[in-house]
Amino acid sequence: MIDNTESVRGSGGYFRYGRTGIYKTHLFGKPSIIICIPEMCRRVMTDDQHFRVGYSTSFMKLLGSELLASYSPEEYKGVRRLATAPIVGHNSLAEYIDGIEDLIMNSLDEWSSMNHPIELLKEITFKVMIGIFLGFNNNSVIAKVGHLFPIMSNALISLPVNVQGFAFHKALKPRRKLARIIQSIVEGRKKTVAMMWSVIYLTEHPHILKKVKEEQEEIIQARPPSQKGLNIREIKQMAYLVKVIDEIIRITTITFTTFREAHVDVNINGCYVIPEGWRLLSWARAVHLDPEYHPNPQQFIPSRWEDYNVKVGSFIPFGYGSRLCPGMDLAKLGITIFLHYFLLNYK
Ligand code: HEM
Repeated sequence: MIDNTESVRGSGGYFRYGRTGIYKTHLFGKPSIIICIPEMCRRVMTDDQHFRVGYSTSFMKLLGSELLASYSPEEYKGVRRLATAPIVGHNSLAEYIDGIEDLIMNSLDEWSSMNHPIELLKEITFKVMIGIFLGFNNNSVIAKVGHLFPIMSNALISLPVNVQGFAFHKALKPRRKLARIIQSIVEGRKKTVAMMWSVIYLTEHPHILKKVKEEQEEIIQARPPSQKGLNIREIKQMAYLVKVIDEIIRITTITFTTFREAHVDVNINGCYVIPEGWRLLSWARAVHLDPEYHPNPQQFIPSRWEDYNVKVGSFIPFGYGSRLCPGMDLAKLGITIFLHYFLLNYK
């Protein structure tokens, strides 16, 4: 049945503007299916009995296959609960507001005093992750492992060649040092990208920027004079900013796809048989930019999120099912705090 699908090369023009369907391709050295149908994306991301995570070999080896693939779905639930406890739930996150706030305010302060272009934002995310997992103000840890981070990032997208001189080989040692937090740090970089896009989209849409600023100013004005800094109650009041962030995340879709692999032949909806060993890519970017699910998908319209009934599986920036991004709320919290201070105090 798979033979009836269209073959495509790469992920360029076809998917950029959204197109419902499924497509056969050959990506990352394996026969793969690109899925641009919400119901099917949802099925693939929730059916842990038939599909397992299917990242590239370098990715699996460097992140530790034990983290990703070798547990049964049931065992993995427990492991994941333990590993992600520090970043899941409002109570846990409320504890980090002060730490994240300090980091963001200090960084913004420092950057504003520089008179040359800077690589905005990159290091904030790294410091936030180190702060959460190893303690805030932990400058000695940052000094010890900071330089290892670019080595790991490059290696994740390299060929898995364990020979001197190759990116993969260089990353094997750092991997041991960073093992516990590496995936979160790598994932956390996406938050940085989202922050950068927020600044760009808001600058390009002054009427939306004005509305966000007004909301933030109202929150500050209602605050008792004795209160210093943001608290979780205020963050929950930022109804318009939440919509702006969702819209930025939809339109940019930083994680453009998720990776699964069929470990037996699987029949989907009685229509397609996915052969064992094939990769399945739930192509979030195509779904998010498909006019069938998001009218005028290329336009930045935060107000679409007012009473917006999105079809199941058609808004999947953080994945779906048992592998749903555990950093989702933390990422949104970081972007919120950053935008709050950036928009109120800087140009
Ligand atoms: C805008 C920012 C982010 C985006 C768009 C994003 C997106 C995603 C997506 C789509 C997945 C699912 C992958 C899959 O189903 O295979 C995922 C998994 C994951 N994310 Fe994020 N993420 C972000 C930020 C973060 C942050 C800040 C952290 C850490 C604190 C984090 C930690 C993780 C981890 C550990 C996983 C693996 C979960 C598992 O396999 O069970 N992410 N992320």
